[in-house]
Amino acid sequence: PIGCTSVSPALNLSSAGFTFRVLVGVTGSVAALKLPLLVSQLLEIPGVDVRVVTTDHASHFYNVPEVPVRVYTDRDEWEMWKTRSDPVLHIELRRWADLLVIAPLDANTLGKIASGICDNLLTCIIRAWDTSRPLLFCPAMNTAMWQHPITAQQVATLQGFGYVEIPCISKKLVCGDEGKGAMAEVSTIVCAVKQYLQRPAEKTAAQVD
Ligand SMILES: CC(C)(CO)[C@@H](O)C(=O)NCCC(=O)N/C=C\S
Repeated sequence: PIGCTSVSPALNLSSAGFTFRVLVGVTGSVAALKLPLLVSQLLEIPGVDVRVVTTDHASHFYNVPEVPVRVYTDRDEWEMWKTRSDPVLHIELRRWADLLVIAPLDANTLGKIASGICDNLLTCIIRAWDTSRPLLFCPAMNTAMWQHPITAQQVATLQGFGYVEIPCISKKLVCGDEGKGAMAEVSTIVCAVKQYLQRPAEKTAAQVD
């Protein structure tokens, strides 16, 4: 995303009386350790409200108490839905969010999204996503995984849906490999989100708080 400077004038939504609802999806790359930092920096944007949806695998990489907003899990879906009249969490969250940023997007969930697999809360939200709303994804995986030919195919598939890639970068990875696969810097991700801040589309009321 070009034009991302720390001084880029993000529309001050709070003065306009709007809140811009950012849903952060987090999956099982070790880069999920950056979740508290990413959420904290997003909360610094005036008028932005943040919620997190985590996969079970992602939860190995960060401590929920360090995340200053609600973190929804697969368990929440089944706690909330007991009988046919209960709200459906993945549908409530797709209604709630003005923008979804998946950071990090691991190889597994990349493959699920490209294939339409929806076997957890996050992939069900994505499977039901209103493609008129921005969906940004930040791939993060071992270099060998990144270099496998299926990765480029699946990234292209997501771009074909209109989703926006925030490309991975080269780093010395935690496993010792050196090369592409590291998640984009948090500042880059926050800058990219700022590009999409605008008056939220008229929405039906969501039932999540
Ligand atoms: C974790 C962090 C942010 C530290 O700088 C960086 O290494 C990264 O984004 N790694 C994600 C790639 C990955 O999932 N590697 C898994 C096996 S090597």
